[in-house]
Amino acid sequence: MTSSISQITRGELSCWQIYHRGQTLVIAEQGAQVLEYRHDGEPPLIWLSPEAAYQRGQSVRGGVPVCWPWFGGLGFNPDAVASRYILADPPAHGLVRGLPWTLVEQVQSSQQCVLRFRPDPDHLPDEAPGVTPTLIVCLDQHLTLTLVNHNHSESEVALSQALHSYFAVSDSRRITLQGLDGHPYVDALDQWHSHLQQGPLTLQGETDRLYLKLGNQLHIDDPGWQRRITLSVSGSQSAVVWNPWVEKSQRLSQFPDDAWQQMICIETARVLDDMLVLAPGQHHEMAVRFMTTPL
Ligand SMILES: O=P(O)(O)OC[C@H]1O[C@@H](O)[C@H](O)[C@@H](O)[C@@H]1O
Repeated sequence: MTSSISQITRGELSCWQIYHRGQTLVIAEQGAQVLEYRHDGEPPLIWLSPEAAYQRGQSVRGGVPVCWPWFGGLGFNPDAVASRYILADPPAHGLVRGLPWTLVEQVQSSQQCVLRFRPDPDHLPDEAPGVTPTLIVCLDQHLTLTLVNHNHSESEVALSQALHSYFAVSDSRRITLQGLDGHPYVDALDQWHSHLQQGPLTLQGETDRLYLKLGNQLHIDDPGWQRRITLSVSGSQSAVVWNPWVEKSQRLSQFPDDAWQQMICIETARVLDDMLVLAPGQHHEMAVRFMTTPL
C-alpha cells in the first residue's frame, strides 16, 4: 500500500489519517491541527502529548496548532494587530485553533496527498478580520504546511500568526538549534527586551523567544536520535522558540510534568515587526517543510 486516507475519531474530534510513502499523518478537522506525523521506522517528528484531551473547543496539546489572527497574548502584539479587537478576555493564540475547519479540497495521487482546510465561516466570531485563512497540508516525500491569507475586505488588515509546531526530541537538554546565530530576538521571559543570538542555541532553562530577521532554514540537531530536523521556510522571517522547562510544565494543561524533556516548539511565524500587513485583495503564503536527515 503506498497511499491511503481514512476518517477516524479521537475522543470528540473527527480526524483524517493519511498513510503515504512510509509516512503517517493525523489531522483533526478542529483547528486543522496536525496531531501526528512520523516516518516508518523513525521516532515521531511531531510531538503529541500523552495526556492530549480530544475535546471540542479546546486545542490539543502538541501537534501543530494554527495561531491566527494573532499570536500569543493579544496585548503583546503590535497596535496595528491588537487595536481592532475589543474583547474582554481575548484567547491566547487567536480565534481559530479550537474552531471547526472544513476540508474544502482533497487531491490524492501516487506522488502526493494535498488537503485544504478553511475555518467554518459560521463559527468565525464577528471580530475576525475580513481575511480568509487556508491551511494547505501537502504530503509527498515530506510534509509541507502552507498558511495562505487572502484579504477580501476593502481595507488594509494587519495580523500575526504561527504554525505552532511541537517537535519530538530525544532530550531537549541535549539538542542544538542551528540557524539562529547572529539574529535578533525578543525574550518574553526578560520583559520583552531585545537581544542578539550568539552561536547555536542550547536550552538551559525555560525558553520563550521571538526570533526576527531569520533566513529560510532552521535545524534541530538531536544527537540522542542521531537525526537533524530541518525546517525550510518561505514567506516568514520570524520564529518562536519555546520550551516550558520544569515549573511551567506543572501549570500547563494536557502536559505531563516531565514532558518538557521530549519536545521543543519552533513556530514558523509572522510576529512583532514581521507581522503580516495585507492590502485589499492581497494574497500571502507562509510555508514550512519538515525534513529529517541522519546526523
Ligand atoms: O498553552 P498555550 O496557550 O497553548 O501556549 C503555549 C505556549 O505557546 C508559545 O507559543 C508561547 O510562546 C508560550 O508563551 C506559551 O506558553
